[in-house]
Amino acid sequence: MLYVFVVEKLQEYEHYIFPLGVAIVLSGMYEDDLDNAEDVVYTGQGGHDLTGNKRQIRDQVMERGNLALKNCVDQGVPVRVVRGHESASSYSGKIYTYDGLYKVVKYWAEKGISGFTVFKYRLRRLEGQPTLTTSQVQFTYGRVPKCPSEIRGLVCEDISGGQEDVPIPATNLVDDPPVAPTGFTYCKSMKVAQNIKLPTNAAGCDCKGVCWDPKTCACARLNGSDFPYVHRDGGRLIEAKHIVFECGPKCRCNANCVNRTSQRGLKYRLEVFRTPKKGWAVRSWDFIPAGAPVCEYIGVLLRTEELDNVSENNYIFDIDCLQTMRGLGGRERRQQDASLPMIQNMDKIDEQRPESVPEFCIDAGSFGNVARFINHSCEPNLFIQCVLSAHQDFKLARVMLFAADNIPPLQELTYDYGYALDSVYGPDGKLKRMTCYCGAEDCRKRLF
Ligand SMILES: C[S@@+](CC[C@H](N)C(=O)[O-])C[C@H]1O[C@@H](n2cnc3c(N)ncnc32)[C@H](O)[C@@H]1O
Repeated sequence: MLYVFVVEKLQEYEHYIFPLGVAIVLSGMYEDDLDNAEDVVYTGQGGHDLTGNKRQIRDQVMERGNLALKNCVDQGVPVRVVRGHESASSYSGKIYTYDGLYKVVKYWAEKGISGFTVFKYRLRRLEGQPTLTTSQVQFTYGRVPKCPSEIRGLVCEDISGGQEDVPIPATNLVDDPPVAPTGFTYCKSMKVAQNIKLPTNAAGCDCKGVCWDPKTCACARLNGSDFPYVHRDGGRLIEAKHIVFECGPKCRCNANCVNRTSQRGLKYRLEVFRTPKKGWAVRSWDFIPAGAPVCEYIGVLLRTEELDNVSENNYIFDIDCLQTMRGLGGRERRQQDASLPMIQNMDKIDEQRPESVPEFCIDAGSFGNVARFINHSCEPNLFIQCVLSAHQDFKLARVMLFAADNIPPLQELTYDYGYALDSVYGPDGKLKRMTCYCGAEDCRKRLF
């Protein structure tokens, strides 16, 4: 449905060509509509069967609402987008969300699914607006798919090919034709470069069953005589630390010990989905509570000096626990978050900080897990935590991603990549810049 602006006489509008579109309501009325939240292909009005079965029965004409949206394209006027969602609990059978201003980028005519001419309008959501609530509304009203055949835009049922306990579907409602993520091999555990010898495993603790007494557990003592996790929800990190020491292969406790929380693999239903501007991204169909482990950053463990084509590889993660602890914008903001209290001992960490670049990194370019698809945000909902669970060499720590806040279903999962601006150079020695499309209110506008 399209609302058309008809106030033609007001002086402030005298330079505009009328009619002009003001707002559209997306309610799934047209069989040719494509709604991917931030990016919409809207079908013009007219020519459809008024019985409500969404079928086109004649050609559309460039008049009224269609003309109004064309005038929006020609004159750069954005429109408001309201979405209707089916809801059995609402007396009207629908609820509506106001989803903000969208630019009407272009329009064209084409033969629709039923063979009649329809006008199409590509709308893109303007940046700098609050995060969309639409996907959460869909979840609340039971729109999270229950099986693969219900997933819109499914391009791969499980990118892990059965390796993870929980399948990871990939969806693509952006590309035409839709493509699946390619160019890498999924692996759920780290591959270690041949010239790296992992340190021997630490002696561990002597606790029987599960560790419970932080005064006697040798691993808890490494964490300042406390366990870093609470039992709730299968283990949640109490606070961000410079390193978390977990129980490992030589400890006598069993697999249910809370101090092995990050070692249990994926437990949330994650989806890799295509975005209009950031490539692939990751979201969860389940609610994730603050402090819960989401996934580990997996790839090939390499010496940093041996990396080829660093500036062309978007999937390198430097293992730099000290940097990870400091100065991430998102992390500083989270210090006010009661669920993740203040980071301690920052001075000690600064004293230890080596000046050189990190010795080791994880390259998820060719081999990697779901973490390689997680994008950067200047206002992230995940944070990086270095974890040691076998040996105790922090230069080779595991890189874990934990929830920084309670994360509602279908919200994109992001962390702060932590680049300093003007710190990345190309092979030609020239400074490289990358625009940030995270859409956060305080976005730094560049990744680096
Ligand atoms: C580790 S990959 C993340 C997954 C990636 N989007 C993909 O399609 O595979 C990092 C790359 O994603 C893109 N990216 C991540 N966050 C972004 C952001 N906030 N804005 C723009 N591009 C982003 C950049 O190309 C970056 O180099």
